Amino acid sequence: MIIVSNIVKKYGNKIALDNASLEVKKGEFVSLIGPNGAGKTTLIRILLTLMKPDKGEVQILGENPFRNKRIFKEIGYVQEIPNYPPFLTGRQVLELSAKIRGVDKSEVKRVLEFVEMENYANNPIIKYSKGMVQRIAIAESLLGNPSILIMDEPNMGIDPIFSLKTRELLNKLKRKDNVSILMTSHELEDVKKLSDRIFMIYKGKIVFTGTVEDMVKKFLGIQVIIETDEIEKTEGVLKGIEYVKGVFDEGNRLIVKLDEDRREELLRDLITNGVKVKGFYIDLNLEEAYMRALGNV
Ligand SMILES: Nc1ncnc2c1ncn2[C@@H]1O[C@H](COP(=O)(O)OP(=O)(O)OP(=O)(O)O)[C@@H](O)[C@H]1O
Repeated sequence: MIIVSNIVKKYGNKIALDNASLEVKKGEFVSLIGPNGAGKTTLIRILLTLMKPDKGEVQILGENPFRNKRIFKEIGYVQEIPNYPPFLTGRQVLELSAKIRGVDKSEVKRVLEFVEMENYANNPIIKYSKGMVQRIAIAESLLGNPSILIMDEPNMGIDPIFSLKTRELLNKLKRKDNVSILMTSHELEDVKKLSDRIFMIYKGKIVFTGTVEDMVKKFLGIQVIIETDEIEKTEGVLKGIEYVKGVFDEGNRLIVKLDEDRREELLRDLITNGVKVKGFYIDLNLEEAYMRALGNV
């Protein structure tokens, strides 16, 4: 749905994108992560044809967006901090946007329902919290039912409760399997819960591509969390297993480091040795993996 191939973009002498490539497949939720100044916004601006790359190509729905502007009917965009006229109501913002896009007015009702803002639609934007403004921005991006959504930091600066609401909404969007989503975010909790795949960008280069699990495995190795009421006994058993590389006691659970993915064997070994395992799952600590990844590049 989106293919970015070997994009180079410089601002004067400063290289913002250095041979960056990325792909979002049909129905996929892809997150683009990276520290401030890594090149995320530049890449999004290029996708939206707001600036031209110095080198490389972009394809959206099989078309070059710089040549075929019609494909923009199929793209919804959520900008980082939407700046709506404060005295317009949420409904008016959407009605205006629908008119500009040539989308039927009935769409306004549909998208307001989708983001659960019908009850606030007649209040002016100035009365909204940041989270509510963001929901209007998501509603706006959904006008006309686009098959591609590009979202720049949709959850930035929102308090935890509204942030949860936005995440619920993003999850609802993810379940629409005909929609392909590209999201930039610093909110790794969202990235972890939502992404089918992650692209990590650093100094304009894509330095990692893969699932959340791939990223954690690559930069942290395999860590398994074991929950049991028999911590001491379990530690004793783990000491005798040669492929266990480390055990961290966290009080009511153990974190076990393996140097390769031998989770099934580990569970079997624990049970054979009489350990009553209450919980057994992979530790997907994306924050730590991300920090490690930054240290490695
Ligand atoms: N208009 C501009 N003129 C000059 N340099 C720019 C311009 N826009 C961005 N840059 C530089 O290009 C690099 C990439 O910036 P970009 O905004 O794409 O990063 P980002 O990953 O989106 O950062 P953030 O997470 O802070 O939004 C940075 O070094 C930035 O300083």
